[in-house]
Amino acid sequence: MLDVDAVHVHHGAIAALRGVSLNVREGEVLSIIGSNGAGKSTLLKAIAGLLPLSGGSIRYCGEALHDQPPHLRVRRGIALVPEGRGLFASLSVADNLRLGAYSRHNAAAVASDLEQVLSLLPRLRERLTQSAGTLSGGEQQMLAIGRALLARPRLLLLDEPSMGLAPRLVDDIFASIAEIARNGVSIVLVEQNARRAMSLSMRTCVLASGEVAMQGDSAQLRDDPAVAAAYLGGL
Ligand SMILES: Nc1ncnc2c1ncn2[C@@H]1O[C@H](COP(=O)(O)OP(=O)(O)OP(=O)(O)O)[C@@H](O)[C@H]1O
Repeated sequence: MLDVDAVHVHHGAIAALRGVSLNVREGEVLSIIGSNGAGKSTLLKAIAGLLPLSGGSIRYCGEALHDQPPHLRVRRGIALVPEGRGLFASLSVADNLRLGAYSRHNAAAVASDLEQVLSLLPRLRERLTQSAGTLSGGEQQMLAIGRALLARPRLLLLDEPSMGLAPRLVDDIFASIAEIARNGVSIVLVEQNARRAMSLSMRTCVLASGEVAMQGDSAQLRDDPAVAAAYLGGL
């Protein structure tokens, strides 16, 4: 579904991605793990079209993406839930959700998807009129995911969804992600919580200093002593 081929991305003079190649298959969850500054967020932003490539290519469903602006990528089914969530704090939960569907014109389909999102993330239903800025961290993360789902993605890019959340909320978020994956949405999951991410995903890609250090079956990588020592706090 997604082919990232020898991608380079620079932030000014800093080479944040240096020849990264990976792919995401239809319906799978791919975890991206790696230390701070490895290039994980940069990779998601490049896929979403928020950062230009300085080399390589990204293909989605067989077509090159690199000339397409972010809003066209959203229309084609790619949705990003950014680190820090990017919510509109003074707008209500309902309005933030509606913004996720801004490019869609079939009101009945949007209403039915909204109902589905509220069933998946029931805490949001109780808080529809509350302003997003007054939600707890976990609820804000759920809102950010719900808003992305209203774009009806086929490929969901999640940047550190468990960041800053209490353990119980981390459980809730991971359960919601697993449910989204069961509904057939492909997911690229960037996570510091590598162990949890790897137990949810079939495959994992390890980034280090802007390059793919390892990639493969999540269960096998989890048992690899080098991965365990570097990213999982030992076995
Ligand atoms: N806007 C920017 N301007 C300059 N350098 C940047 C910018 N954004 C990222 N970088 C640099 O690019 C590299 C990759 O950053 P990136 O945020 O992609 O890493 P990451 O793996 O997501 O890290 P973290 O886990 O800390 O979020 C880092 O060296 C970072 O300092």
